[in-house]
Amino acid sequence: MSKLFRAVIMGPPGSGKGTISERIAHSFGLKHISSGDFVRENISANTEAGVLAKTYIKKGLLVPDHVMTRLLLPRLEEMTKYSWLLDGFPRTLAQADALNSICDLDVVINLNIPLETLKERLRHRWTHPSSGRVYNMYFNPPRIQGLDDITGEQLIQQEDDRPEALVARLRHYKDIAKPVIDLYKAKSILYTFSDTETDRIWPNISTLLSTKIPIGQSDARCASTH
Ligand SMILES: Nc1ccn([C@@H]2O[C@H](COP(=O)(O)OP(=O)(O)OP(=O)(O)O)[C@@H](O)[C@H]2O)c(=O)n1
Ligand SMILES: Nc1nc2c(ncn2[C@@H]2O[C@H](COP(=O)(O)OP(=O)(O)O)[C@@H](O)[C@H]2O)c(=O)[nH]1
Repeated sequence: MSKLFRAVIMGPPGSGKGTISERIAHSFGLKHISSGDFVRENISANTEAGVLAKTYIKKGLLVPDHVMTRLLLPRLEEMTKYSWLLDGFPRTLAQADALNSICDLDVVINLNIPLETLKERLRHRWTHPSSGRVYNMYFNPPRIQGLDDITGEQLIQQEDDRPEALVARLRHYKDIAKPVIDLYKAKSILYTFSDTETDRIWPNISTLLSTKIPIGQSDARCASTH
């Protein structure tokens, strides 16, 4: 069995985490765990943590650290046999510390995208609310305008994707992400990619992961119980 690989992808809203995660999952066979999707699944399933999370998301707030970690850590502990890529978690230093207590990360991908590019992308981002699938009217449009490719259901534009909301979201992201980025830099596992186009960033990420994802060694580094 090959050695297990643990990665995190970070970046502000609209930086391409979801888009790049899908490419990584597809090319390297990692399980993609999107914390946003996972939260939404818990909300739909009415789990205890999901019900709690919903009260914050409805107000446009971040879900508190203890709720996020209560949701995510058991999910990761179920995944000890798989290599995975975590998208949207950790967002805060407390979440990073909690993650650190159950596993060692191999790579943290940090997307650094100019503000103007983020604004432009999110202005054209359309989301399928129940699955979290995203489209962009130019970059990856749906097959039928306004409808999700898989279910045929209506796509929506999220309130907080509007340019007015984005500046505040971005400022908030920078404040809470800075100590997380510093932590991973200090551990020498942070790889930052800066560009305006996902298609230009992708070959560099792909090259990095080709050198980092080893084969031929068995090593489950995430604790299975805690
Ligand atoms: N570590 C996390 C991940 C998610 N959320 C909550 O779950 C929602 C959905 O998460 P996500 O899909 O990651 O949404 P966005 O904030 O829209 O992220 P992005 O624009 O970067 O895709 C967030 O708005 C936030 O309220 C959170 O509080 N903490
Ligand atoms: N124009 C353009 N849009 C992109 C590019 N990469 C991603 N997108 C779109 O930008 C939006 C944000 O990407 P997403 O993967 O959702 O970012 P996340 O918020 O970090 O998960 C989506 O609508 C994507 O389809 C790109 O290189 N160019």
